[in-house]
Amino acid sequence: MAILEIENLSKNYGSTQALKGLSLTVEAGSVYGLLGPNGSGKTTTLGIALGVLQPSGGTARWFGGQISSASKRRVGALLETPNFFPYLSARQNLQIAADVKGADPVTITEALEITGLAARQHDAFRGYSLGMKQRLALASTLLGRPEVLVLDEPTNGLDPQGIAEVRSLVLRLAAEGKTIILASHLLDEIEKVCTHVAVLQRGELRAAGPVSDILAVADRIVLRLAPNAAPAALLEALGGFSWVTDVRPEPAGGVSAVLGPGRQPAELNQALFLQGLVLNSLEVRHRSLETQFLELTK
Ligand SMILES: Nc1ncnc2c1ncn2[C@@H]1O[C@H](COP(=O)(O)OP(=O)(O)OP(=O)(O)O)[C@@H](O)[C@H]1O
Repeated sequence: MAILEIENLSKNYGSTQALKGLSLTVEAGSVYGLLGPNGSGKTTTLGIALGVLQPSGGTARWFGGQISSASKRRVGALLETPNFFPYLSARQNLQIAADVKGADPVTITEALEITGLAARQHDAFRGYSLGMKQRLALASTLLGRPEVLVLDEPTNGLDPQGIAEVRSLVLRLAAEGKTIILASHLLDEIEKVCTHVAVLQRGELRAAGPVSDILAVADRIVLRLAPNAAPAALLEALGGFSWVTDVRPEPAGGVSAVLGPGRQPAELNQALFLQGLVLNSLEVRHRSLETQFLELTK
C-alpha cells in the first residue's frame, strides 16, 4: 500500500527552483530516506508533504487521498526541534504537547516507554543529555499513535552517543511497524537505518529504490604480476572469465577488475594460477559508499 505519493512536485522561492518535478512513492512499512546535500530540497519536500508549504506545482497524496486533517492525525512529524520547557519534566512537556494535539493521554506513557525515557520521566528537561532531548522530541511525534513518522535530519547536532541512541530508536519504531520517512545528508545514516532511498540533487531525483540496490557496493580487485611478467597475458586471462567485469589498467601499474556477485578474490587467484599467472599481489579496494554517492550526484 502506498503511504505517500509525490507526483511531479515543484517549488519556487522567487527565482530559486527548490524542486523541479519530483516524483516518489513511499510504501507502507518502509524506512524511506531522502538523501541529498544541503539545499537539495529535502526539507521543502517534507514541508509540502506535511501541508506546511504550498507547492508551485504537482501533488502530494497520503494514504491515497488529499492532505486532510484526518491524514495529518496519522502522521507524526519532526521538522524542527520543538521548544520544550526547561524546568518541566519530560512527562509534563509531553502532557502539554498531547493537549495541543488532542492526543489520547495514554499514548504519553507509551511514548516514554519506547523512547527509553520512562525511568527519567519526572526529571527536568534541562538536565537531559542531547540524545535524551532528541528522544523526547521523537516521543512527542509518537503522541496519538501515528502510523507514519516524518523526521528531518533527526541526528543533526547530536554527539556520537546521541546519534547512536536516535538511530537505534528509529530502527525500533520501524520494527514495531511504523512507516518512517527520514531526510538526511548523511549517507552512512541512510545506509544504517533505511530500507529505501531517494537521492536528491538540486531539486531533482537522481535515483530511487531499495538501499541495497541504490547503494550496493562493488569492490574492485587490484592485481599485480611479478615485475618481469607481461601484463597483456593477465588482461587476456581476465577478459576470458565471464564473472569478471570492468577490467582496466591501474595508473600505478597492474590491472583492476570487479568480481560478479558471490565471487571471492581467492577464486580469481586460483583461476589465474591455473593459467600459469602468478600474482605478486592481490588487493581488495573497497569502494566507499561516499564515492558511490558522489558518483550519483556528480
Ligand atoms: N524560505 C525560503 N526562501 C528562499 N529560498 C529557500 C527557502 N527555503 C529553502 N530555500 C532554498 O530552496 C533550496 C532547497 O532548500 P531545502 O531546505 O529544501 O533543502 P534541504 O535539502 O532540506 O537542505 P538543508 O539540509 O540545508 O535544509 C535551497 O536552495 C534553499 O536555499
